[in-house]
Amino acid sequence: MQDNIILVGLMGAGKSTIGRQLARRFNLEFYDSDKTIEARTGVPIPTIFEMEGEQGFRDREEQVIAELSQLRGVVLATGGGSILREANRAALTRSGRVVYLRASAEQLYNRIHHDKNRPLMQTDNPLQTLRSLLQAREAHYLEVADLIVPTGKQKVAHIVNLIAQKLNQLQDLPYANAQS
Ligand SMILES: Nc1ncnc2c1ncn2[C@@H]1O[C@H](COP(=O)(O)OP(=O)(O)O)[C@@H](O)[C@H]1O
Ligand SMILES: O=C(O)C1=C[C@@H](OP(=O)(O)O)[C@@H](O)[C@H](O)C1
Ligand SMILES: [Mg+2]
Repeated sequence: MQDNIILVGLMGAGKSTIGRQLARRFNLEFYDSDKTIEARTGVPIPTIFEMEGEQGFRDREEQVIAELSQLRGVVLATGGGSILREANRAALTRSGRVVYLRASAEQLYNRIHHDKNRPLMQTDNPLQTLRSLLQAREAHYLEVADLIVPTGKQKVAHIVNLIAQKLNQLQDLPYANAQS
């Protein structure tokens, strides 16, 4: 059964922002795996990285994604690294239509370089880090994607409209009544 909308893509692609709006558009509940992890631990993501390292964070992320993937009728914004684990890729593709929000490293850098809430960006050369992450992850994003949507230059409202339109074109989805 595939009635969820899952957003994947690198940091800054707009998963959290667009996911919230898509949920409103389709009258679905919105979940963000990072927000669920923060709510459960009671601390922000950077603190989890400090205290437990990236592996500790990834273990929590896998647990949360396994649970959220079981819900029905939701939009799920994932963390950018969630697709690194095979178990997450399998859970996400079973759970719903996966939308890859795609942008270049340069575009993402311009959006998020000032934001201190992404521990993986706290390097001497965040642009280079984004390039490396994109190179390492792109194949996984493409592997899980039902739909690929460029988000580097477009406005949020336009991206939301485009995703709604494309999802409505896919068969066997209960989205036909979405308001635009
Ligand atoms: N299409 C867009 N155009 C301009 N800014 C955007 C767009 N999408 C998201 N943003 C901004 O980029 C930043 C990262 O967005 P966010 O939704 O947190 O991305 P993600 O969850 O993929 O890391 C936020 O400041 C957000 O307002
Ligand atoms: O790309 C990554 O590995 C990460 C992306 C972040 O989420 P966003 O993609 O929503 O920024 C968050 O899960 C964590 O900082 C790790
Ligand atoms: Mg996010």
